[in-house]
Amino acid sequence: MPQELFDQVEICLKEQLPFALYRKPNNAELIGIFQSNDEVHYVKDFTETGFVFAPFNLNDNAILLKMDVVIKALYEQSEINDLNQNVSVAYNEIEKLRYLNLVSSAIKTIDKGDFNKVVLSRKIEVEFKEDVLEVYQHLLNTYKKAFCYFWYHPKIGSWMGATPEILVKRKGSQFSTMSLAGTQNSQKSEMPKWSKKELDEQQLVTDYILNALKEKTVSLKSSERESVRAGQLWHLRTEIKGTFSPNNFGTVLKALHPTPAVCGTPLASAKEFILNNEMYDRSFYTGFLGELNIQEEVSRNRNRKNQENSAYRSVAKTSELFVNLRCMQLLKDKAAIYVGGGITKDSNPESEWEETTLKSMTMLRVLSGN
Ligand SMILES: C=C(O[C@H]1C=CC=C(C(=O)O)[C@@H]1O)C(=O)O
Repeated sequence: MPQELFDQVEICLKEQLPFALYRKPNNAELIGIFQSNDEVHYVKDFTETGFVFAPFNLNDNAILLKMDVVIKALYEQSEINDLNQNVSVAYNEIEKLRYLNLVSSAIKTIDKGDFNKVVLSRKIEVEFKEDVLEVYQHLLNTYKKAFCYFWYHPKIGSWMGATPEILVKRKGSQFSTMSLAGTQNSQKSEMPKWSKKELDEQQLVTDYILNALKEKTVSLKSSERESVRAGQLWHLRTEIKGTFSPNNFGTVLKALHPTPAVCGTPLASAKEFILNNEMYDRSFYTGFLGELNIQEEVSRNRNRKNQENSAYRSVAKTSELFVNLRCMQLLKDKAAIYVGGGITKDSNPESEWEETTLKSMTMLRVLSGN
């Protein structure tokens, strides 16, 4: 256990000072960034440096934690927790009916032609009395391939999650993003067989991203679609890479968020449906978080002409931002788990309910210590 880092977190919780503790996907390093006072800083145009925590609705402000102290430590995975352990919450008939009606009403609106896809979600509250750092360690031990974070600000709240989705990574003027959609339980088969509904749903996301970035970038290309695992779930993913003109990162970011993996297409009508019909505040769920514009030394291309005498290293701004999925908000004696799924004309309300139940297990499993 990285004692110094965890001690610092304990102090901040006691003294009510903001921090973000995180581990990047497939990485052994745990990073803690600590702000020395409890001021709330807001992002203005994404040229700032720090750790950003942005809500789904960017009309509400994105929070920026200042990196006053940064502590990095190796996190030795003491145990690897079992992903196939089944966990569940008490069956709630009223909540189920409400969600089935919401999905049916979205399908009707799609049939009317208002939009092609909308991502609907719900919040599940469960009792929570455990030690937060213990829960965070369960998370680290269970989801090696995810971005595992614990974020705290005394004036905003406390969040934890293990997200599989990169919103955008940038190094200088190069960036990469992904189109992620379609969900299957990994227990069912080794490699998933995708239905037309799932393939179409993911293609909508890819097409949307390529289209949204076309005018805002200098170059753009997408990879072959592949099946990827996130905990006990499978998703479909396409990687998209490109370059943007200098100082245009904020434009790229705003063109990407919210992607149809968390909102829908066309964006405006899907967002309006969500805000008018979900009947709860998503807050930071389906927003994004991570390192914003960190100065990093990068190696330059040795093959370029006329570089014999110049140093092969230069400094570039890097950002690594993740979509806030498979997450929960930690309240006084309960945890609120946020889950959702993409609805298209071919969706079945009952299956959509099951998909959100399945997704809730990502956080339930760490709360129960399994
Ligand atoms: C909105 C969520 O997942 C998104 C990301 C991957 C797959 C999704 C799906 O299959 O619908 C969702 O678009 C969530 O996990 O709460």
